[in-house]
Amino acid sequence: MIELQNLAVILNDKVILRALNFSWHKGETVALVGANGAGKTTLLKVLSTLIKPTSGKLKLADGVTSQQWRRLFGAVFQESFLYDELSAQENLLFYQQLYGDADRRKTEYLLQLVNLLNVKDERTTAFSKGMKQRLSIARALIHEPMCLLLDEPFEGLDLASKKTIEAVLHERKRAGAGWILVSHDIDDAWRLCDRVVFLHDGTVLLEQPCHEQQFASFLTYYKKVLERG
Ligand SMILES: Nc1ncnc2c1ncn2[C@@H]1O[C@H](COP(=O)(O)OP(=O)(O)OP(=O)(O)O)[C@@H](O)[C@H]1O
Repeated sequence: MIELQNLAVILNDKVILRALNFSWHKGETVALVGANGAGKTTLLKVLSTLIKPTSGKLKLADGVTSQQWRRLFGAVFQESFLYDELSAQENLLFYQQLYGDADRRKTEYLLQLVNLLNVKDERTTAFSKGMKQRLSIARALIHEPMCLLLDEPFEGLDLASKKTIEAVLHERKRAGAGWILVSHDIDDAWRLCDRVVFLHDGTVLLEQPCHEQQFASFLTYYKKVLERG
């Protein structure tokens, strides 16, 4: 569905991504792992067309145009992109209208899905980090994307919020959608994804299916590379 070939990203004279090859196919669940500064967020931003590659190719398959691709993914980055002066539901309605939709039943369904229906009319100013993150997930789902781009969606969340988000992901997978998940937690990566892509120094060091039998050996290798720096 989307493929990056021999990609490089240079920002402010710094090489962030280099000789990078990556692909995502419909329904796939992929984990991006690697040390701080490896280039995971930058890669997500390239996939979401927020950053233009300096060189290399971004290819879309099945006749999908870049404009169509922008409607096919939903992104959850570190910034929440929520409006504090609006209520939870108003936030969702705002984003829904950008997609030419105004169906309140859909926003209520999503609020229920992320366990926020009981606070739908409250302003998000007073929301906890977990509540904001759950609302960000609902925001990203408003146009029923087939691919979720998730930048450490569980960071700093308690177990209940994490479980809620995981349940949403499983629901999306049942509906045929997939995701690309940036995570520092190899347990999460393995549990939630079909394939893991290990980024190091701006390029793909290793890529493999998340088979249960290979978890321990991958973890040992991962830790060794991170310790070496
Ligand atoms: N606009 C920019 N100009 C210069 N350097 C940048 C810019 N944006 C990111 N970087 C650098 O690029 C490198 C990769 O950043 P990126 O955020 O993609 O890494 P990451 O793997 O997501 O890291 P983390 O796990 O810490 O979130 C970092 O060294 C970062 O400081």
